[in-house]
Amino acid sequence: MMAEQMISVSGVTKTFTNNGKPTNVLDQVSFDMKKGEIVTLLGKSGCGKSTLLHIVGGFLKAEEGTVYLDNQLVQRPTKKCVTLFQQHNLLPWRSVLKNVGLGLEGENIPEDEKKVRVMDAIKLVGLEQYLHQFPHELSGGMQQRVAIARAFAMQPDVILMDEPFAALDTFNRYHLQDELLRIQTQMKTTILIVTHDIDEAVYLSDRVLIMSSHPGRIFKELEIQQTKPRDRTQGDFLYYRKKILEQFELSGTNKAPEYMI
Ligand SMILES: Nc1ncnc2c1ncn2[C@@H]1O[C@H](COP(=O)(O)OP(=O)(O)OP(=O)(O)O)[C@@H](O)[C@H]1O
Repeated sequence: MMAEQMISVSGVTKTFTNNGKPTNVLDQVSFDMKKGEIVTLLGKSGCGKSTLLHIVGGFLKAEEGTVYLDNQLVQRPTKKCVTLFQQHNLLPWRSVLKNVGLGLEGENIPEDEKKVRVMDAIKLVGLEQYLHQFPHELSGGMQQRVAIARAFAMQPDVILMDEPFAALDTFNRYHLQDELLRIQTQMKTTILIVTHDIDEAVYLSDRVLIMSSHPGRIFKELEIQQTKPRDRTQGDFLYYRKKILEQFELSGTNKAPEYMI
């Protein structure tokens, strides 16, 4: 494995048994991620994206194959790799400040440094006016920002995101995507994102890994060579969108389109 690789997934296979019937959800999935790269796993509902993310995060074991994080075999979740779930899991009885500090509790870091890290992360997501508010007093977008701040405050090597902006309206989603790119540029975090939003994949990723279903496999890799930030209305952006839509036979020129991804 090359030294600059942050994640290396090799030959991952996973089977679930439902009502005694085994289903091969992931079949021989392999990919690598370089340090500081943003990669998305894009695929239809049920193709195994979340399962793959949980295996990469060490929450779930594969029957076959390996995952290496910074040259170490992943066997359980570690603080080097933080997972941001769609349901952001904020603690309702804790303020913004205390929620963002959650991941640093029990860490062997001086209290002063913890405070600086937490405040820096809160400033990065623009919530410094809301330090003492509680989750129920915030909008969905603001709650998701708290979760993002909590992840970055831990300064992990890798952040795994499972459909991080799916529950937000378009305006909030676009806004948070920009914030994520801005923070990632600053922190150089390696980020793996699961999504079924083609626009999101093209906007955020250095590479898009397109998955097929039953069993889940990566059948196409697309490098997005445009510089960031990207213009969603510009020709190159639409070119990549079209390329992806064609992979799913959704470009409108196919005889048998599938409407759900
Ligand atoms: N714990 C489990 N036990 C049994 N089957 C499971 C389990 N987790 C997932 N599956 C099945 O594995 C398949 C892949 O699920 P997964 O959640 O990984 O898909 P996904 O691509 O993330 O879908 P979505 O975009 O809808 O979240 C599905 O058919 C699902 O029913």
